[in-house]
Amino acid sequence: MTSHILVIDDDPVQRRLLTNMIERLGHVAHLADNGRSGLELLERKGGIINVILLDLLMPEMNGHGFLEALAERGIDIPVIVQTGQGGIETVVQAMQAGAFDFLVKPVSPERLSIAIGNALKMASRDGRVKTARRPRGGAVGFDDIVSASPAMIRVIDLARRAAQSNIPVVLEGESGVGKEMVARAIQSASERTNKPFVTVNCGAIPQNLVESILFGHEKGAFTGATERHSGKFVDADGGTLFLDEIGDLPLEVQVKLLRAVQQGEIETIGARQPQKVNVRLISATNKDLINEVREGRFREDLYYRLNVFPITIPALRRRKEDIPVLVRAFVERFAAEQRLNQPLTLSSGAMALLTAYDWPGNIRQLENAIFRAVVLAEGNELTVRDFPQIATQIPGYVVADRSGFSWGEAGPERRLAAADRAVAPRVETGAQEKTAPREPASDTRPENAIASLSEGGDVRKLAEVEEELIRFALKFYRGQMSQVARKLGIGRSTLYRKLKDYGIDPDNPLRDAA
Ligand SMILES: Nc1ncnc2c1ncn2[C@@H]1O[C@H](COP(=O)(O)OP(=O)(O)OP(=O)(O)O)[C@@H](O)[C@H]1O
Repeated sequence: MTSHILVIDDDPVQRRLLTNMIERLGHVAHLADNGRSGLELLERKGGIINVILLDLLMPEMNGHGFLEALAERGIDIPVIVQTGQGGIETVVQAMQAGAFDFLVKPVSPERLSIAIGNALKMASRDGRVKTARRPRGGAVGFDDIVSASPAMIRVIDLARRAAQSNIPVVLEGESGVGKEMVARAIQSASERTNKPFVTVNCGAIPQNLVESILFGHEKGAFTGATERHSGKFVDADGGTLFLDEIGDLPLEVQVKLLRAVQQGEIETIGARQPQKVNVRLISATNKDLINEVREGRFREDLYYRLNVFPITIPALRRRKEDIPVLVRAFVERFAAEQRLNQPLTLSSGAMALLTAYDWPGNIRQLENAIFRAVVLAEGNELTVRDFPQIATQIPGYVVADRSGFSWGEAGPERRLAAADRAVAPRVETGAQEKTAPREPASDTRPENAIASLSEGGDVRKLAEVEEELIRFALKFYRGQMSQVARKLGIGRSTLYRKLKDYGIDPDNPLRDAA
């Protein structure tokens, strides 16, 4: 089927090369020389474009600016970014900003064909592309919050207690940790369960509109106020108002919010009388609010009013025990949503990879990574190969896609590995680091196995294998000594002794201690 691909690149030679490849694949290329003209073209022809191929370094509006503009406009066309060699950091940022895939220049026709094919496959499934987020609006209860870590169980326990009363709650945590989910669960478990749950993202509304959006305005209250508007407080009357990114609220609006919290009444812009409202407030922030108070950006009196019951939701990297249960829950959910004919499982190597990764975008990023993998899955088992963007970011993993390109911590490299022997998480010792990366011992070796035979074919020395395992565990658990000792089944003092014996630097397990 012919698809329409928008190429955004400032280099005319690159545009011509890509156009040739795209046309040879049977698609139609549309061209723009920077982000801004790309956006204009989308405004004119947006409906027909299926995939966007985006260069990151361009004058006027660069690739990142373009991705932001797409997100602001809610445009959901899959974007494949291109970058020069060594630009892996920039690619990582682009992936976090919502890009679907990436290509390293010079782009080969095979890689381009695979990336476009995957993007089209994603776009055609349910018409949903980049986001795996559940449509908002459905009831979310505590039972929907997947968790196994003691930290998260404490969060749920606190939140359940908060649900017993109308006490104002502040949920603190990085973006994507599940603050809104917990807020919704509190509402569902409270006596307001059948009442409205209204969300306002204070950081996403233009400053001059925040007051009117929260408290409403009368017709004619200011230029442009051609209709009466009720405001979110009134919309949430009887229910819960979820104020996301509360730290971004302008100081003038904070005064009005304080009054609403203290007196239970709001001042609609242009109204003569204040109006009584009955709203339960749950606020969320990814900033350190007390620091905002110290810096004079957040009112202290409001802080104490809102922060009666603070709950901190830790970042996913601080509660790794949650990763396997979340992964299984998402695989199951998306496999069911995609109506796959057979059950989908996950290899132990893939689980190790997903657990080792730090997930800067937290559960939202994990959810999206699994969604992407499930949609693109070809067999009935997800392996490390289904998470190339994650593997590139973990030292020690080398992933080859089906066209034979490999990705490792040093960036892309052409490898001779057969396509189906694509994944080789490398367990490196200090000595191996100085030599070329090792290939897996055999095609059948499990993805995260440690070799039992030496290159000469003899059984390896126990001490060597032990050293390798300790180095791997230190890297895997990011140097958390007590966890490493526990998982290896030895005491901390034994672990320290072994580190000394093997000359391992715990902060940098792949290097020898100085
Ligand atoms: N424990 C969990 N179990 C299952 N899904 C979860 C969990 N935590 C978060 N999610 C899912 O992760 C996504 C992000 O969660 P949510 O929107 O609640 O995060 P947030 O902290 O409010 O993010 P932001 O600050 O960016 O608004 C949602 O799709 C949510 O359903």
